[in-house]
Parts: sequence; structure tokens; C-alpha cells
Amino acid sequence: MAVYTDVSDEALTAFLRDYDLGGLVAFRGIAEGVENSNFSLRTGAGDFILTLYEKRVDPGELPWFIGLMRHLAARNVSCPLPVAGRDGEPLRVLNNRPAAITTFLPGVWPRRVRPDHCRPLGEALARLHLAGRDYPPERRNALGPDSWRPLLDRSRDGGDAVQPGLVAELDQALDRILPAWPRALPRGQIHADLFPDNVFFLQREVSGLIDFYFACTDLLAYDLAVCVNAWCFEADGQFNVTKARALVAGYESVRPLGPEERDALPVLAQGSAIRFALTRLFDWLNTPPGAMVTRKDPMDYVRRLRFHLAVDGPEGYGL
Ligand SMILES: Nc1ncnc2c1ncn2[C@@H]1O[C@H](COP(=O)(O)OP(=O)(O)O)[C@@H](O)[C@H]1O
Ligand SMILES: N[C@@H](CCOP(=O)(O)O)C(=O)O
Repeated sequence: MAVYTDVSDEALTAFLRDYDLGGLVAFRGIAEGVENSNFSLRTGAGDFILTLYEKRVDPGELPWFIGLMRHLAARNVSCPLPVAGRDGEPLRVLNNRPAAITTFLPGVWPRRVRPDHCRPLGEALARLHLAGRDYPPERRNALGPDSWRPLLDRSRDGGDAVQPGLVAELDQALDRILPAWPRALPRGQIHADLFPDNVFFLQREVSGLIDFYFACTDLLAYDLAVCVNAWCFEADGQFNVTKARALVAGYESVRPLGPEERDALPVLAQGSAIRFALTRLFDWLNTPPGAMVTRKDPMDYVRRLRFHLAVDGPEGYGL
């Protein structure tokens, strides 16, 4: 997480009076992350995470996210469990922001992804998809294909300063991706942002999945394509086929892909790459000065996009 909104000790102490968590013991902002303000919190009852929801989270949708995390946790997916206040309500307001306390998950996210992270990741992703099947409420993917051109429009003015010709390149990619986008693949609840910094490991096994605030109801195989992008490229931009094979094998050991899902992987990976290129580009141009946040380079995802646009079929991913 980042910290966009500061919280004073006094405000936090008053906030905690609505919970049965004992007194405040320690509290600090977490610099990692991009979207919301997060704090690590220790009280008499143990360790927790305090989240203040920021710009991209619609407060009206928070009950959907809270409900999904509760649903998944009840089905043995290790994810943050929202903690209710004394009135039974997990969602409150702090410093004029919607806020929630969730359980702290043990584990460490991989700073350097190895092939042996990818199989357990694939298994965990597929388990999440299966556990989400009986969570009935739907949430539209606000960062799905219909949002990509409008998102690019919002970066049209500054985009070419990041790299000359970038806006035209992204326009052309959208001209190709949008008409080819598959609409009839299996759908369900997806995480939609399962990057390494959202997956904790302990002793080579996945110990926790965090950051469900992009989760939505969309194509299950799109979630796998997000992971191909986030886990299967090296720092120098090279695609690592061994990681991709391990990721897909782990996924299929729990939920086999249909042939139409495999065939769609290239376009799903193109779409996922442009989605992250576009949000990173927007943030690159619009992050408020002084925010405790590290901007992410949109070009990392433009380079992945170029790779996927050159792939013909699932064979390009070693499948
Ligand atoms: N439930 C949790 N348990 C342990 N650490 C957490 C938890 N939630 C968040 N964190 C810490 O906060 C960091 C950023 O969280 P994240 O949800 O990715 O933020 P953002 O939504 O801003 O991207 C994580 O890398 C981790 O260090
Ligand atoms: N994963 C996204 C940014 C969202 O940040 P997260 O910390 O919520 O995962 C990216 O890398 O562009």
C-alpha cells in the first residue's frame, strides 16, 4: 500500500474505541502498494491491517469486497478477514475516508519470482476461482475492456512524453484487442490484480492472498493471464516459459482450462498487459506530489503487450 491519508495517534485511538481489540500498541504506515492507504496496526488483541480506501474504490462497492473476503476465508482461502466493530459493522469512516481493519496474514511476498513460486500460485488462483463460485453477487470489472479506450483518452495529452508515439501504439493495440475480446468464456469471481506483492509465501507454499479491491466478476482465464504478465517475465523484459508452464500446470491441477480458454490466452494476455499499462500510464501522469507511493513504469507493460501481440496461440506460452 501507499499512504495518501495520514492518521494521527489521537484519531486512531478514538477509532479503536468502536472495536473490541484492546488498546493501541503500535502503528505505522506501509509504503508498499499503490491504491489505498494502509497501516500496520498492533493492539492488545494482536496484529491487524488498517485500510483507508482511496480514489479508485467506490464506497458503495465496499460491502461486495468485504463479503467476498468473508466468503473466501470461510472456504479456506487464506485472505484478510474483515474485523467487525462492536456494532457488527466492519466498514467505518476515519479521516473522512471509508476504513476497515482486517486480519494480518503471515508470510512474505517474493521480491524475486522463481519458477517454484509459480505452480503454487496457479493452484491458489484456481482454488480462489472454485471458492468464489457460490458467492452470488456480481461486480462488473470497472477496469475491463470497455474502460480501456476511455482510460487512454485520459492520458492522451501527456502519454507521448513518456515515450514518443506511445498513444498511437496503444490505440492500434486496442483496435486489434477489443474486436477479438472473448465474451463467452467461463466467468466467476476473479482477483484481477494477483501480482507478486499480493501473494505471501511461507516454506514454498502460498500462505495468503491480499488486496482484493480490484476483484470483480469476469473471465476466469483473464485472471490467469494477469498472472502470466505479473509473474512470468524477467526484470529485463524476457518472457520465461518455464514459469508460465508451471503457473498453468498448477492452475490446471485444480481447475483444468477448456480448449477455448487456452486458445484465448494470447488475447487475454494482451488485454491484461494493456490494462496495467494504461493504469500505470495514468498514475505516472497524475500521482499527487508528496504522496508516499512509488509510481510503476507503464513501459514494463507496453513491452509485455508487444510480446503478446506477436504470439499466435497457446504454444507461444509453452502450452
Ligand atoms: N492482510 C495483510 N496481512 C499482512 N500484510 C498486509 C496485509 N494487507 C496488506 N499488507 C501489507 O501492505 C502491503 C500493501 O498492501 P496492498 O493491499 O497490496 O496495497 P494496495 O491496495 O495499496 O496496493 C503489502 O505488501 C503488505 O506488506
Ligand atoms: N498491480 C498494479 C498496481 C496495483 O498495485 P497493488 O499494490 O494494489 O498490487 C500494477 O503493478 O500496475
